Amino acid sequence: MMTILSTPVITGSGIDKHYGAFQVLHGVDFSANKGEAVGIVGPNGAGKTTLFGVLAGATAPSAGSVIYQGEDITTTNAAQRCHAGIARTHQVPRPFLGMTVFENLLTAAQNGAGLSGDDAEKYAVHALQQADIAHLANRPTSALGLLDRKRLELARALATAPKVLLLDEIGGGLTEGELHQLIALISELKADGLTIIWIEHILHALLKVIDRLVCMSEGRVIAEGAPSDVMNNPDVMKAYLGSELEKVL
Ligand SMILES: Nc1ncnc2c1ncn2[C@@H]1O[C@H](COP(=O)(O)OP(=O)(O)OP(=O)(O)O)[C@@H](O)[C@H]1O
Repeated sequence: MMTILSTPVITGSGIDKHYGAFQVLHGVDFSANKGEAVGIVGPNGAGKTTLFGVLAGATAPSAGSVIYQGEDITTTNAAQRCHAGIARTHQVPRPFLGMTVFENLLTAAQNGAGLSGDDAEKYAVHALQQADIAHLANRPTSALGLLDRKRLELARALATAPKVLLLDEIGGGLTEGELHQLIALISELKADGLTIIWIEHILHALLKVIDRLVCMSEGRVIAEGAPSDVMNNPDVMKAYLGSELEKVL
């Protein structure tokens, strides 16, 4: 029987973001429930990554609040949020190129989760296994191909022992076969109970994992709900008019 999961683990309410006179987010309300996988789509420049920045603490909102596990964390920074269990991956993977794969994960466990000694090592080893890159542990990061860099980016987030995982276009640039492997990894993380929020332009990948879909356009949430309802929403189709994604909606 399917369990109904309805406890919000993270909520952004009334989020505005201005860069000078340019308003990028307009009163965005967003939340993800414990154990839920939420997809975020929207045309380029819709404000998706900016919303991630606000949730992860890298971007201060101009207005609004972020609540995590019942606590107002709006004024905390990215390091504090990572420590508390909010981890993110970036569109362009950002490993430390001078380190091996394992050293990258150890650094993530130490700096991100504030662990040391055996504990840090344990989390780093677990992340290696979760992201299926144990065989690459001693490989220099600079020698990795794109799929393995993406897996490492995922593993770096996992090494911080997150409760909420923010994935920013992690599927981009992969072949269909590679994408398939990545989807399997993310599905396993979801099955383990992790809350996943995933920005992705590759809709068919997203649909294999998510419970709920949110569509943003021009800094606003224009539709959310069951993926098929959102994809058939007239406002969503209008927002994508003429774009590549229009073909798959
Ligand atoms: N630091 C900044 N200063 C000024 N404008 C910014 C800044 N960061 C983002 N923007 C602008 O905010 C808007 C939203 O950008 P954002 O990256 O959040 O969109 P997105 O939906 O993630 O787009 P994409 O799908 O292309 O990644 C864009 O017009 C972008 O140029």
